[in-house]
Amino acid sequence: MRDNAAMIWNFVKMHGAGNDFVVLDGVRQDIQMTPERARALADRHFGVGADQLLLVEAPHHPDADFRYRIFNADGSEVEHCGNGARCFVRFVHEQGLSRRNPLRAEISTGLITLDSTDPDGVSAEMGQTRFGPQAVAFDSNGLQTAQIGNDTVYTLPLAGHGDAVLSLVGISNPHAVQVVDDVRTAPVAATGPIIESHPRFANRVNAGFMQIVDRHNIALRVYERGAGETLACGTGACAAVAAGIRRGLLESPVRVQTHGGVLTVAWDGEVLRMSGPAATVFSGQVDIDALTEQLSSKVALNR
Ligand SMILES: N[C@H](CCC[C@H](N)C(=O)O)C(=O)O
Repeated sequence: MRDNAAMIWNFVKMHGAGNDFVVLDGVRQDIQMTPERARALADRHFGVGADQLLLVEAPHHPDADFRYRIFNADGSEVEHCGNGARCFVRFVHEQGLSRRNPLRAEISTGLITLDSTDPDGVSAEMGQTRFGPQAVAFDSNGLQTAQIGNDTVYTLPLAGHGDAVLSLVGISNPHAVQVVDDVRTAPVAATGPIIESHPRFANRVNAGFMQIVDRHNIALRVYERGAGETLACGTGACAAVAAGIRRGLLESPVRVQTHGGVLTVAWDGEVLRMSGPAATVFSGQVDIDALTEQLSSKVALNR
């Protein structure tokens, strides 16, 4: 039985190039997020609907302005979200949580710097960029590898769907990026889920499908860990550009065309910067326990 005091959460619905979020102020509200509550908020029929939930909290790190937590639609808490970071800084300013710009946000692996004065919308220094199996908790044992430019790629058999030749990139969160001839015909729906949940990825992975248009332009689709294919993936754009530069196929800066809009990524081998849009759609309130209870009545009859 629920006690009488309903737990009402204020939220703002936002998106960055169509990658959409429910953003919650955990500074002025007592937000105790759980996987069940995240799934309920993200549900596009029983809840508000989103690819990810973003939670703004007071920082632990002395040099950070805020702590930035990210939950996928499946309820999993993850390390980073690039499109979300741009919405985060827009949210903090619009909600009057701080007027500071640039802002320093604490994520699970350290600090990122966000600047909302960028002419493209919002720019973010994306933190660490690492490469190879260790960067994405991948078991490469026994797999065929090859060297393309400065990148080592791994050939992953996909059980009846051919092989995927993968660059492995960590942008705090894990990415497996492959080059395809045409993103419009890339087997995202068929092979994205196989790669995302492949047992060789101990923590699952975001699966990127990148088409090289020219040395400064790509088109990109990403089947995201814990969310499925999204209209854009910020960390996925960063991972694809870094992989393309290491493979000798791209030069910084790179314009990344996604379903939902254009992101710009610059990488000098050290600092990775991304810029792009961040939009506020609407705000609202939810009775979070009622929402979570309703979702428990959802039954998947097609599996
Ligand atoms: N699905 C990602 C988190 C969201 C990343 C994406 N929405 C972005 O803009 O970077 C993961 O599980 O690592």
